[in-house]
Amino acid sequence: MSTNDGLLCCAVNVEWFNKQGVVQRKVAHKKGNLRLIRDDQRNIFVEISSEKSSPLKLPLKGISVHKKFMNEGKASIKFQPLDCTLYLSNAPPGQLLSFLRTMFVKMTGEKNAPNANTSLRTQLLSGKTKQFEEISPVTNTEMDKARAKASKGSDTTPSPSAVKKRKIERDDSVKPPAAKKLYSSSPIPNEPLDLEQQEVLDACLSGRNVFFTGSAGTGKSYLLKRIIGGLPPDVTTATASTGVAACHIGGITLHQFAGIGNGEATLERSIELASKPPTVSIWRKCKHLIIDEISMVDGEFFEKIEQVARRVRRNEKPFGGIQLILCGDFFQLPPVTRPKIGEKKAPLPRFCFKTKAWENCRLTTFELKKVHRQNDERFISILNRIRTGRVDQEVTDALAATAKQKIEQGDILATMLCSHTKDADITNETKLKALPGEPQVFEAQDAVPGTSKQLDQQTPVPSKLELKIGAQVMLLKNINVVSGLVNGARGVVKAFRDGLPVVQFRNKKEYLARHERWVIKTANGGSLARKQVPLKLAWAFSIHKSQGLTLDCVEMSLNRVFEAGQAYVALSRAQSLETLRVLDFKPTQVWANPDVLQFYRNMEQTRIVPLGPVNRQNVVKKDGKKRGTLAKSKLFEKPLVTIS
Ligand SMILES: Nc1ncnc2c1ncn2[C@@H]1O[C@H](COP(=O)(O)OP(=O)(O)OP(=O)(O)O)[C@@H](O)[C@H]1O
Ligand SMILES: [Mg+2]
Repeated sequence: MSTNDGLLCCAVNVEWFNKQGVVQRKVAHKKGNLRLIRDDQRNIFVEISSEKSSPLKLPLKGISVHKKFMNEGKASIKFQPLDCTLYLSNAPPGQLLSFLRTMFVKMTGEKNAPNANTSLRTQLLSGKTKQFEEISPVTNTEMDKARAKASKGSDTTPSPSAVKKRKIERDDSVKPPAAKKLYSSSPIPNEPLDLEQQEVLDACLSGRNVFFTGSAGTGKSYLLKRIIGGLPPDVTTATASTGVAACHIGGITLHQFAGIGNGEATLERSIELASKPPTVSIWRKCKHLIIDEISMVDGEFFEKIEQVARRVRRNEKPFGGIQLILCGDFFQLPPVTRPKIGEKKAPLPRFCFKTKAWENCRLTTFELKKVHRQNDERFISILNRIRTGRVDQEVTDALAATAKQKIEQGDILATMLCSHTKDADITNETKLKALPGEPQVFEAQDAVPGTSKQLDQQTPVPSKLELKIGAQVMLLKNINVVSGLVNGARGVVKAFRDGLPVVQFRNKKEYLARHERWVIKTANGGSLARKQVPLKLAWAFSIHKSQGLTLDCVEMSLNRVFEAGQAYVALSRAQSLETLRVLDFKPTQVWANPDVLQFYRNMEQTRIVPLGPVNRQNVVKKDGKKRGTLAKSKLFEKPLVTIS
């Protein structure tokens, strides 16, 4: 935990009520600073200050915290003895979580502090001038103590009076220390970032335009969630090129955000479309635009939205002055192109990095090197060679040797990755049909009628799921990370209990799949929800749908791959050579796009360097030019095999 966890900057409102519940006094700061401090009696206060007013200190005693919308940057703290409530909004969700956690941890510790029971009145009457100091960072011991207390609080069966009280409160209000949500299952990952990831996060939070890349499994999407958690939600838009990738980071597709249809209209028409409400206000409000899986964004579309942004925002800076945070690996899947009206063949994809708009954005570029998905250095090295199309004898031998290996455990089969979506669908249908009995059908419950198509595209869960005993399935949500019930874990349906499927996973854990909820954002700031059992058939997937996934046991035939990077995406889903089976491997199935190779070569040579304070990892070369983290990569040491 960093020393800044007791600080928070966000919109602040404080309201004092009279006995009738009518607001008596109000304080509002659009940009308020909150600080956790303690006095010489060891009482904890939250101090609220802004540029314009003198600081206000509220003692953290007799409080209840409402944190249901913490992930949207909102929370409130009710100070019962003072009849006042502090409302926080537009807070970077990650910082808000850390702030509240620090507050709870420190308050948990204070229960036993020597002066904790001295009444406020006694202290006020003591006549001494108070000394305040900033709260110290949370120690591991304090954290463990608070965590233990929080989990104890929620595991025990509540007494009838507690249940009654809970009913009265009815919302998500909590009193410390029952703050389990703050220590577990947050959608914002809280494992420590590695140094490279931290450097990217710092650059993003300092307001630069950033592009960060890295091979599969270097934690790009993981880091992106942290970046999103560090930015004020009201002015941040998280997008991705595909619906599934957008859902993964809790965002919307870039097309939805842009509001210019499929992007094929002329520039003038696109500007017209984007100038209509509510799109226009969305464009004007946005200060930070995040795009994941940037490799699949079509260059023409990227260029168009850059121009639209300038015109709609009436600001001639690149992207109308919006901070851009782009993430992806151009060695993975390229943009999907469709034939234009009247033409048979789809045009060749044009990558964003080839556009003038990309150049104008003056992106600070980073390449993450540490792979988190795989541990085996040999496999990582093989994958890195495949990424750049370098298939030497060692790579061929290693992959060919997997063809006959048994990777299945028990009844759980490997998932077959197919180059064509149709093949994957047919495989799943045929295998399900071949199982005895009638299928059990699970229909998704969509909150808003008529949104099923959009939810199909943007969530990983199907609207209609047919299952039988013996069906191979994949889990689509993190249910319990410690027990291995994570997104991407695969299992087999063993039974149906109370009308719900019981799934056994590779680690032998059994799980009764109850309905879960997926929420996607809509372009105008609303949301759509779907409830469904968190499973999908997993005998086979298309390689395109597997982008971004980690698979524990995977099989593939790469005979019919048709895109540069397709074989790399498929192979890099595996966690190890031991859990991978490649049928009929041939070196010709692997190639890198020459434009991409050139782009990464240039990137090596002309790294764009941060402008602000020198980062830890920056080094100054002999020629006086600074470089980012990645001094010299080994990517291009050997001759490259490219087949275009
Ligand atoms: N700092 C970290 N600490 C622990 N685990 C991490 C860290 N960074 C990433 N991971 C884990 O590594 C795995 C791969 O991460 P992620 O999916 O974000 O990679 P990626 O670069 O987006 O890959 P792809 O290019 O295939 O989409 C995930 O299981 C993630 O939880
Ligand atoms: Mg990813």
